Amino acid sequence: MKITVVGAGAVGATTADNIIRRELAEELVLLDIKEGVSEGKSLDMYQTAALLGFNTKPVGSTNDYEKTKGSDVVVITSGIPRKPGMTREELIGINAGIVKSVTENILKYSPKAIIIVVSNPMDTMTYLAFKEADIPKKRIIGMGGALDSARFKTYLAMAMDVSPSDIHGMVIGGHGDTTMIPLTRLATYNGIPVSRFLSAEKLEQIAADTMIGGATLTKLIGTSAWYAPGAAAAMMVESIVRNQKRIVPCGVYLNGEYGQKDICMGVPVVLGRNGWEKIINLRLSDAEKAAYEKSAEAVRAMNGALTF
Ligand SMILES: NC(=O)c1ccc[n+]([C@@H]2O[C@H](COP(=O)([O-])OP(=O)(O)OC[C@H]3O[C@@H](n4cnc5c(N)ncnc54)[C@H](O)[C@@H]3O)[C@@H](O)[C@H]2O)c1
Ligand SMILES: O=C(O)C[C@H](O)C(=O)O
Repeated sequence: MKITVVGAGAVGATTADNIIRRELAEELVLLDIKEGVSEGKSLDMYQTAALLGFNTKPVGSTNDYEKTKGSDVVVITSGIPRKPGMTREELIGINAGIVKSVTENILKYSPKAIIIVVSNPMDTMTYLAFKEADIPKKRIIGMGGALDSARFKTYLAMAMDVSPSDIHGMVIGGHGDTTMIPLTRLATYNGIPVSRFLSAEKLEQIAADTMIGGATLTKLIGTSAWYAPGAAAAMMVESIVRNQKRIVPCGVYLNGEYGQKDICMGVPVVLGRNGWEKIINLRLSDAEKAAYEKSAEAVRAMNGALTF
């Protein structure tokens, strides 16, 4: 198994670190355009192998795609992050060009790769990669819902003073401050509805906090987050390479599912060795359906800004 992470910045390096520590491949290639950075970070990470005891080898590459040849899974994190006060959508001007060229270069050397798109605005970047790649839709997957769901579960766990790993819940829809849909109605504490433990007002607050989870961290840090994003991307890679068939909300190309066509947006999918293998069709309430429709309108408007 060979995995490539494009972009050796905060999210890319954290994703790579999570992947090698969990030995998800024999080789992990980290590629960036900045001279020497991916080589330096790879060497630094490899020096943790003697301390932590893993055998995956990280290899750095300054924009040399030959080194990525034959990758099974590629995670695209290249692109600029937002600064406090910005929306993810404002990144489209620069990131669209980056994601387009990276997708082309990756597929030249790894035509069979499963591609996970992280760069923002993620739903639109996933759609762009899908249109550019011209590969089966099951091999293009946007990372957003995995992270948003982790934030949702964490906020619920904090409010209930319980372990986040005992909380189950999903966030679907777009990966934007106003387009996310935390599915509070379906969230549970080990199978028990969270509404048994928290008031309706508290649950509404948690859903609102989840939606602006990325903006909150950007304000605190001065740039966007990377620990949970890197862990979320690595969790998706793990479900794919180990064929775990985990259900994860991911940005995928919809062709009628959830009432949407020709758009990439967050829905729960089964992640396995072939990419996203199946969309799970949730029975949404009328309010949730309306929220999904509204979210799709916003994502579609953003896609309209793309020039192919
Ligand atoms: N989908 C999500 O949930 C999620 C979560 C966090 C961050 N992000 C997004 O991920 C992206 C990266 O965030 P970050 O914090 O790692 O930023 P960063 O600035 O730390 O790293 C980005 C890296 O991309 C590299 N890069 C730029 N153009 C490139 C190219 N053509 N080829 C290869 N590498 C290139 C840069 O040199 C830099 O090292 C941003 O767009 C951010 O908004 C998405
Ligand atoms: O908030 C951002 O801009 C980065 C990312 O999408 C996140 O949710 O952390």
